[in-house]
Formats: sequence, C-alpha cells, structure tokens
Amino acid sequence: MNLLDGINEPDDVKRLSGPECATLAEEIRALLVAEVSRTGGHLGPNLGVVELTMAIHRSFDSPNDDVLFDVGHQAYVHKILTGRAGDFATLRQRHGLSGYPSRAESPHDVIENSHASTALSWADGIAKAHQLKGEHDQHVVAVIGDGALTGGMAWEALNNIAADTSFPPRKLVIVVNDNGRSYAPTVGGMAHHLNTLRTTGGYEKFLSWGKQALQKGGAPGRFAYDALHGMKKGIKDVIAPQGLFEDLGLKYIGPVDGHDLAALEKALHQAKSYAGPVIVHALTEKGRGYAPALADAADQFHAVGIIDPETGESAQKKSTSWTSVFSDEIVEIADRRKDIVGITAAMMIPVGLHKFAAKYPERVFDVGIAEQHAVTSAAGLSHGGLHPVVCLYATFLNRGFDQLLMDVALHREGVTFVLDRAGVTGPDGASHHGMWDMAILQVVPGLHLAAPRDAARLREEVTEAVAIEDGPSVVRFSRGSVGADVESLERLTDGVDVLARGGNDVLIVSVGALAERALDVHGKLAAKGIGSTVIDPRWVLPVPGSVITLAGSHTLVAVIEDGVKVGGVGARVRQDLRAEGLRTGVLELGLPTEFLPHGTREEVLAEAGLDVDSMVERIIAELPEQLARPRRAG
Ligand SMILES: Cc1ncc(C[n+]2csc(CCOP(=O)(O)OP(=O)(O)O)c2C)c(N)n1
Ligand SMILES: CC(=O)[C@@H](O)[C@H](O)COP(=O)(O)O
Ligand SMILES: [Mg+2]
Repeated sequence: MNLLDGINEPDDVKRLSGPECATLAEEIRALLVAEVSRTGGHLGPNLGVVELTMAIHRSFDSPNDDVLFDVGHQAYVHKILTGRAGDFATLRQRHGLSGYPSRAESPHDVIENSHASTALSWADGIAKAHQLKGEHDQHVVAVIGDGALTGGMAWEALNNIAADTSFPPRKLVIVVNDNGRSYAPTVGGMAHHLNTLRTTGGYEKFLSWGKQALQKGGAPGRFAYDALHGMKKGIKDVIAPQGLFEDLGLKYIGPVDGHDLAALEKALHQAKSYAGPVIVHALTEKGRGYAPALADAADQFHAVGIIDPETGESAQKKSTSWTSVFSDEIVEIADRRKDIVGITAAMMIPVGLHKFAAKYPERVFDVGIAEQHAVTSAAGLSHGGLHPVVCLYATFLNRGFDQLLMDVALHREGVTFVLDRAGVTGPDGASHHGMWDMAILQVVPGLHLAAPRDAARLREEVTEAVAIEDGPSVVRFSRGSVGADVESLERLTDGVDVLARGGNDVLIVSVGALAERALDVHGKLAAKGIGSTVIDPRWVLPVPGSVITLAGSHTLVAVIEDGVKVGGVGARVRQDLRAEGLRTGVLELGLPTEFLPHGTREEVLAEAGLDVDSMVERIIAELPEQLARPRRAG
C-alpha cells in the first residue's frame, strides 16, 4: 500500500509527516513518469512542481482558497493531490483527464485557459471579489512560471495588485515557479533579474557573496565591498528583483528552494500571514528527479509524446511534420533573402525556427511569451526595411489580433504570419485548438491568408507570402504529420487548384489540410450518382474570383474548413456569391461556435461533423432544396 492510495484531498496531504511527504513526492514522480510516458504530456514541468504543489496544498485550504495555475500545464500534481491520481491513464484522451485544470473534473480547478500570463489577472479579480463580499479569510494563490512572467498581461496584473491600498488588504499570494525555462531558457530582462537572484541566492546573500569575493582581493577588495554596501539601495534596485517587486509595493519572499518542502511551507506560511499581496519566489528544476528530462537540453521534456520511461526516447514512429517542412523552407528563403527575419514567442523549436536561428542567429528573435509585442515589433521591423516572419501557434495569435489589425494592417506593413497548430489540434483541448484565425482575420483589410493542403503547397505558399510587402500575409497549417502531396489537375489563372472533376451538382471547396478528405467526399458522392468538382483555393482570403465563377455553374457549394464556420471561408464565399447576385446554395462544413474538447484530432473533427460520411450525408440532404431553387437572384 503506498501513500498515494490514501490521497483523496488536500487534507490527506496535510496529515503527513515530513518523511511521509518525502515518500509521497517519490511516489508522485514515479506515477508521473509511468503514466505520462504512456499518454504523452507535460512531464518536465510537473516533475518540477511536486514539492511546490504539496507545500501549497499543505499551507492553504483549497477549494475555499483558490489555487490558480498559469497556463495550467503544470497542474498534474495538483490533480493528484485532489483525488485524481487514478485517472492519469486517460490523460488528454477523449472523455479522460484534461491536461489542464478542468472545472468539470474538480472544484479545486479554476483556470481552464492554457494561454499564458493570465493567472495574476484572475487572482486580482478573485481577491477583489472576496474583499468586496467580506470574505476576508479566503486566500488566492497564483502559481506563475518565469516564462509566463514574460507576458505583458502578468505585468498589467502586477501593476494593479501592487496598487492595493484597501483595508483589510486583499489576501493574494503569488508563487513564482522559477525554473529558468519556458521551453528553452527564458529570455529577457526579467529572466536576467530572476537569474541574478538564483545565482546569488537573494540580495542579502548577494552582499555576503560580494563581501567574500571582494575580500579575497585584499584591501582594495575591502574598500570596494564597503562602497558596495554603501550603495545598498542602488544595488538592491539593480541586482535583486525583489527591488523590482518591492519598488512596485509587493512584499517579496525568497528565493526559496522549490524542492525543500519545509522551507517552502515556512515561506508560504509567512506569506499567508502577511497583510497584503506577496510574492514567494521558488527556485525549481524542470524535469526534477528524472534523468532523461534533465539531460534534454532542448526543453527538459516540456511536452513529450509517448516515450520509453527508462530512456526517455520517443516511442512513436517518425513522420514528417508540417513544422519540419516549414523549418527547412524558411532556411532556404532566408538564404535567398537577407531581409527575412524570424520572430518566436518563446517557442523556437515548436514553431520550427530553430534551424533558421542556428544558421542566422542575428536574424531570429525570441521575444518571450509576448505575442502582442511580437506582432507590433514585427511592424517595426518591416518599417525598418526587413520582412519579418512571425511564427506562432494559431490559437496564440488571438492575443495579438489588435496589433495585427492596427499596427501591421493599418500601416500596410509587409509582415508574414506562419500559424502552426491551426485547426483542431487535439490533446490540449479547447484553448489550444487553432480554430478562430480564419474567422477573426477575414475582417482585416488588405490581409491575404493561405491554407496549404500539403508540404508542396506549404513550401510554395510561404514563398508567395513573403513576397507580399503591402500588408499582412498569413500561412496556416495543422499540428502533426503532413500527408502525401495532393496533386492538382489544373491551376486556374488566379492560383486556384482543381483537384477533381465529375459533374456540376456540387462545388467542393477544400481549405487547407482537409484536401484528402474532400476527395473522399467527392468519391462517395460519385458512387451515389452526384457529380462534384473539387477545388483548393490555396489562398482563401480574399476569396479568389474563380471560386465565385465556378460556384455560379454548380447547384451547391460545400466549403470544408478546419476553422469555425461563423465568419469562416464558407461564410465569406456565401457573402461574395450574394454580392454577385448568385443564389447558389452554400453549405459551410466547418467547426461549430463551441469550445471543443480534448481528444485525438480525428475524434474531435468527427464530433464536429467533419468526418467524410457525415459530410456526404449533409451534402445529400442539402441538394434537393438547392436543385429546386433559382440560381440567380431576381
Ligand atoms: C499565450 C501563450 N503563448 C505560448 C504558450 C505556449 N507555452 C505553453 S507553456 C510555455 C512555457 C511556460 O513557461 P513557464 O511559465 O516558465 O512554465 P514552466 O513550463 O517552466 O513550468 C509556453 C511558451 C502559451 N501556453 N500561451
Ligand atoms: C502548454 C502549451 O501551450 C504547449 O506546451 C502545448 O501543450 C504544446 O503543444 P504541442 O504538443 O502541439 O506542441
Ligand atoms: Mg519556467
């Protein structure tokens, strides 16, 4: 019988002795390695917060106290301590445990959104609500990583939290989980400050460290140390971010060894008793206790697939990913064009800029988890005569929409956006599906958006995109493996590819990576005596003219797209048809305006009605009505 079997809620952790806690930590790490190596997930981040999460749940009273996790990818230990240890075999699977906090799973879970840098704003709001409602015994604890602290929202929140002059003061504890990494080492001035603390172990210790270092230098060293001590205030503001935090009006406690449970609990109890907002700075190690993760220089097993638990080696068969195709193509483009520069928001390898950065380090910028800054700094780079390629996961572009609209498009700056993980992604769930980009971007004046159907078109359309210099260009593609190339029968003058011909009952407009599926629909319709033409516009926004022309000669247009149908390409085709006075029916086969669950990409697409059979059925059901309607208005 292990201790984990007896952990069903935080009180069960509170009752453990110190040695028992050490045993429990070992059991938790063993469970994480055993289960996550089978399911895939955020192994490294969670191995790094075992003691930290235990200390939080031993020091506070969730769910009466709110325990928040920024991003939430590091909440597996929280789930284990709140009664879900037995569910990890279903992690990130359809109807299984979410990889992020989930209110449907537990009252202990609050933030489901996996977009970084939001937890402090949540905490500020909750703390204000407790205060206004007179709930003065409830704490809000927000765990935020050093990476998420590079996001602008975190500083907007800190600015407000620090302004709290209310009485009684709000009970808000910010736990900085500082492992020095996002995926790779965290970049930026904040990281430098935190690193200074990490290396000198805190301001006071910094001075004694300085004293020893300087006194080794004899009399001059002693003089320098005295001068240093005399500049205590100045040094404190420059060297120790507690100066940064304390100058904001926030109490700073730390740095604390994030793997020393007793020290953590001492700091958290000190924070709990402090009258006002307080920061506890914990130093942790991503991948702690698991040698393969610690040996992984790239990202210390930030997000793993299925791996061999003994070696950490991938146990999945190798395949060509969309990202790898882009990663090679952008280097070839960078070879040809010296004005091309790349920008990533703390995801150099995941978005495929690492090869570009390795060959031309001065031409690739990692701005931290700061998509808004990434987009507007790209407008600046363009204004300065370069052509930036901003590489993000599609879902994270949501955060930089205003900057794209008002800094890039309004000024007609030539910036290219490469959106990886566009469409249904799968295991990361609702806030990770990249399903809104085509809908929100179709309102941007002067924007061109391409959705490549395969590797050949990806290479082609990225090259075409970086040639657009008078406004934003976007290329969006899926997560995971890219299929075989889908060749066209003919390319029309405006770049639209005809993939199949077979009659004028239906014009199937295939957007992006769903081309093979569109051809399967074509084949199944033909087997039922329904003739269709399949086209891939390649550039879907604005809708090419030949799409509208072809639609005018078909009974029904079916637009298949891996994005929300409200405001999607299908909706745009309908608008453009009506503007031409054409009454051709349009069937928008896109995603519903819903938050879609986690699962495999196939499962989620099927549940959204984008499996082949469902689409065939919907087209057949729609046809009779269209056949009975006049093709032209009036
Ligand atoms: C807005 C946004 N951009 C990018 C990401 C992708 N992402 C997930 S976790 C992560 C790194 C987070 O680093 P940190 O906050 O230090 O947490 P750690 O993994 O080190 O525990 C990134 C960039 C995200 N979730 N949200
Ligand atoms: C939490 C986060 O945003 C990323 O780590 C994400 O989970 C990675 O997704 P991929 O597995 O698609 O790279
Ligand atoms: Mg980190």
